[in-house]
Amino acid sequence: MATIDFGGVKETVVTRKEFNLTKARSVLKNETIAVIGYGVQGPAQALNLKDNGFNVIIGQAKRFKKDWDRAVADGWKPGKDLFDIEEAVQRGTVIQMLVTDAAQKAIWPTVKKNLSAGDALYFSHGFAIVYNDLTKLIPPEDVDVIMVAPKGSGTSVRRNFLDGNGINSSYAVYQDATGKAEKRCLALGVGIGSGYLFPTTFEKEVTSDLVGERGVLMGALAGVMEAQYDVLRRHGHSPSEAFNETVEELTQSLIRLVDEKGMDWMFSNCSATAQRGALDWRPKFKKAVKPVFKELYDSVASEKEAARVMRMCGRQDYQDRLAKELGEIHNSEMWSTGEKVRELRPHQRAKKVTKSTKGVKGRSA
Ligand SMILES: NC(=O)c1ccc[n+]([C@@H]2O[C@H](COP(=O)([O-])OP(=O)(O)OC[C@H]3O[C@@H](n4cnc5c(N)ncnc54)[C@H](O)[C@@H]3O)[C@@H](O)[C@H]2O)c1
Ligand SMILES: CC(C)(O)[C@@H](O)C(=O)O
Ligand SMILES: [Mg+2]
Ligand SMILES: [Mg+2]
Repeated sequence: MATIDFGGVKETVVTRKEFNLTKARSVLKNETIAVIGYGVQGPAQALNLKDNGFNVIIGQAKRFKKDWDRAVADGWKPGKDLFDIEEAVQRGTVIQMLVTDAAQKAIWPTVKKNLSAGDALYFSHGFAIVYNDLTKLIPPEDVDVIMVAPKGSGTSVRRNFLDGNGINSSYAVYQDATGKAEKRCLALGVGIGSGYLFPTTFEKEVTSDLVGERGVLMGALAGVMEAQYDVLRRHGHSPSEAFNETVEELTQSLIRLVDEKGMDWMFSNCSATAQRGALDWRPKFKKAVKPVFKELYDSVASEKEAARVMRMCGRQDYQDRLAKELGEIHNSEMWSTGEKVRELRPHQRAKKVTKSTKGVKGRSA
């Protein structure tokens, strides 16, 4: 454990220095990790664990053909390391519950009857356990219940692993039946390629995660972009102009500067005119959206969001409804413009950086 000062608040986190891969391998050397579900997180965590030298098998319901076929295409062999859910749970000693949150309820009876004493039940979200009034997932007392929740899409969990980086994850122990739950949890966190791991509880994780994805990370991002694009278009600006001023400049330029050294660094690298205006408008936007974030937090804390997920995502026709909603976004003028704008990006080889082109204004790098 390392104690790190985060802006004046001290937190204890686990970095790869304190818990390295060799230690993780030794903790899990006699374990079989059954990854149940081959959707987004499933493939990423399973492949990272396998590449890191752990003993991994997949449990995937065959009737979800697309997911089963993807597992086969990724090299998992039916009958060898790819099974239906029941057999994978029987063979596994760590059971990674990576089906959709709404489906945890559907698979739980099968998982439960095939668990053995001393197994570890692993989640990447607090949802199934915290909302067990909805999911009916109540683990037996003789298994460990642990969580490693990557703070990013499974796609990035895999991509960042392959390019030598990681995705930070939170971790928590809900039930320690074996006395080894925390060690197993951290070993799995390191095994899936986490950057650093920060402690949380199942409850804190599910609340912050649901707020984050409905808020800045996805819902607010999409809504704010659409609002600005619409206003620009209504005032006669072309699609190119509206899209570039709303999305393309953010993804290709400014957010990269935020990523590199924070918000003030990005501001420092824009004109005095831009800085003045953005600093003046920042509090207005904050004031305008804060009530919406408060409403969102309350909706999560009161379980309304979880109940809606269970009600909607478990429906027979849900995939069709989802495809329709995403299709509307995809086919809108704004995002069709985005597609064309991306095609027009120059794809040239990286140029050698010389001193004069490297110089960015603002504070020294
Ligand atoms: N998507 C992400 O990148 C991400 C990030 C962090 C945490 N998580 C968490 O990881 C877990 C897995 O989420 P995901 O987004 O990877 O899921 P997903 O929607 O991509 O995948 C779902 C898997 O569930 C299976 N499935 C769906 N309904 C089923 C049913 N009724 N019976 C049996 N199998 C069924 C599918 O075949 C597929 O293998 C969730 O707890 C989620 O909150 C996801
Ligand atoms: C990738 C996210 C948004 O962080 C995750 O929470 C999810 O539910 O997919
Ligand atoms: Mg989430
Ligand atoms: Mg998340």
